[in-house]
Amino acid sequence: MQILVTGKQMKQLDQSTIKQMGIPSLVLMERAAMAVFDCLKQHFPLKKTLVVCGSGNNGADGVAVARLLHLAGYPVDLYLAGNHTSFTEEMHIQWQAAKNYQVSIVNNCRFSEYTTIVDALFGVGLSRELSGKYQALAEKINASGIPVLAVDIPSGIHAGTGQVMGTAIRATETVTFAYRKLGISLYPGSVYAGHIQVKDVGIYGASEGVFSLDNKDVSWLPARDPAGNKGTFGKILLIAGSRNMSGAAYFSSKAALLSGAGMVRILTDESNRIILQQQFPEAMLSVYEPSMTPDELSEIVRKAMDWADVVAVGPGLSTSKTAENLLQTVLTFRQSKPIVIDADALNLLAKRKDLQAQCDAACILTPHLGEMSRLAECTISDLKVHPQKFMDVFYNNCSCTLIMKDARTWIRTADGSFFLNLTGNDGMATAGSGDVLCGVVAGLLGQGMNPSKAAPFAVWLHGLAGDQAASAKGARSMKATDILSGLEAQLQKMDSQN
Ligand SMILES: NC(=O)C1=CN([C@@H]2O[C@H](COP(=O)(O)OP(=O)(O)OC[C@H]3O[C@@H](n4cnc5c(N)ncnc54)[C@H](O)[C@@H]3O)[C@@H](O)[C@H]2O)[C@@H](O)CC1
Ligand SMILES: Nc1ncnc2c1ncn2[C@@H]1O[C@H](COP(=O)(O)OP(=O)(O)O)[C@@H](O)[C@H]1O
Ligand SMILES: [K+]
Repeated sequence: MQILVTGKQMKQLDQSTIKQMGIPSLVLMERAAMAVFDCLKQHFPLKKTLVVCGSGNNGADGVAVARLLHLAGYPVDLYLAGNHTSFTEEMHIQWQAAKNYQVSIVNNCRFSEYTTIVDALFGVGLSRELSGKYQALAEKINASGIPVLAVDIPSGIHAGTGQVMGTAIRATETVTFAYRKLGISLYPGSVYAGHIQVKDVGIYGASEGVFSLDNKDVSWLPARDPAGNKGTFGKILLIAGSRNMSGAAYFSSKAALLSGAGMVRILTDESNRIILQQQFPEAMLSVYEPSMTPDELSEIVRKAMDWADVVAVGPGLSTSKTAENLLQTVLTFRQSKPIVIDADALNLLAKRKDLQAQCDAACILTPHLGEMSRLAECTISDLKVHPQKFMDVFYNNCSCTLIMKDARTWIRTADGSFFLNLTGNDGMATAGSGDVLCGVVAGLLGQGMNPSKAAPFAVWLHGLAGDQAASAKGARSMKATDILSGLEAQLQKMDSQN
């Protein structure tokens, strides 16, 4: 697991390393510059490099990089875009050292001369939009087509939100220090950052921030009991599908089984019976007729719930009165069983504050931004700009585990921790992809994972499955079926690693 930090959090970590731990700022900076220098040597054409610097410590990193290049015999020009009057203490020292070593300093840059540009204009200290000469410079760099290495973060990207502050430099590669910044993890910042390397410069101890799973977290996958039987790996009830909507029931239930659940039962509209039995013979079926009375419907749901260890409700369910009765029965008779609430069940929940109040930490809600905006009664742009704030506010009404799906999916666990998922790709914006996620969450819960782990792990795994599908079929053409295949392949790989 890695921690993603905002600019403010990173500055506090810098300061505590310098002041409380007693590591001089210039030591950290030299390590930062050496990490950039290593990356330049490995990945960039160094026939002639231009290092563009601001007046702050990001600029000071850049000046140190120019010195290292120069001393190693690589042709380099240093261009100061900031003002001497606003130099930080470290920048004064770096600037003087560069002059002492006679690093070439230019007052104009003729971009055609350079094979690589180092962007050290602004780092986590960016406090306002780029304007004037900074904006013009960023635009020229972007127009030049020359490969760019960004120091810590591409200049112009907000380190906390990933938003472009007026204009931003587009990097080929970003070498970021100590912790990955949230701003280069979110869109559009992550696109501006290009390929990202996180380098240890001697700053440790982050405890606050947003968590993100990485390859080491494969160990979260519950071990299989060699003596287990289909009952021990979880009985999952999917209440899904409606007339003319059998696909969502298929994708979610298939994903639950592929994720390792022992048994899957689909509770759906009678009209889906034949197609689902043919498509997915491993699943058991319970059906209802739309003409049934609420009591008859409730009886069928309660019987199926008695059987299940985990219930998932919503994919393709519609928002009919029947669907509302199904959801109400689930939440009323859940007996503290874990419940995944997805898709149409979320739209129904948005209208029913009384049902929201019945949710607790064992309920996992999986809204995309449209569904979340209805649940939290805010706009999609509110959610994009202040995701954590609105997820926190929603928790006051509905104390659930929350998966807010987007190109970068946020997860808020019931203890208030946040996760941001970094796997997945735009090919996953395809019908049925969310249904697959719903099934993965349910399948993992059925194998005994608690919701605080199942939610972030399922999202991470689902993204990896999507990445596998994109490499097999291409992001443009991949479909939910390919994500199911990717899921099988990823789980096989994980089991072989564990
Ligand atoms: N010792 C340290 O504190 C370390 C700092 N490091 C580097 O230092 C960076 C942070 O340095 P700073 O805090 O000095 O901040 P920055 O160098 O990121 O930028 C701050 C400076 O830019 C000005 N500024 C901000 N937005 C502007 C805008 N839109 N237009 C014009 N001027 C603007 C500010 O007034 C300030 O002078 C990190 O990103 C990292 O690169 C690393 O070397 C690691 C160690
Ligand atoms: N650009 C993207 N990058 C990564 N993941 C994406 C992207 N677009 C969509 N996804 C993922 O695909 C899934 C889509 O879910 P959803 O919108 O519920 O689709 P559906 O209802 O069609 O199944 C979510 O898990 C979402 O995070
Ligand atoms: K930068």
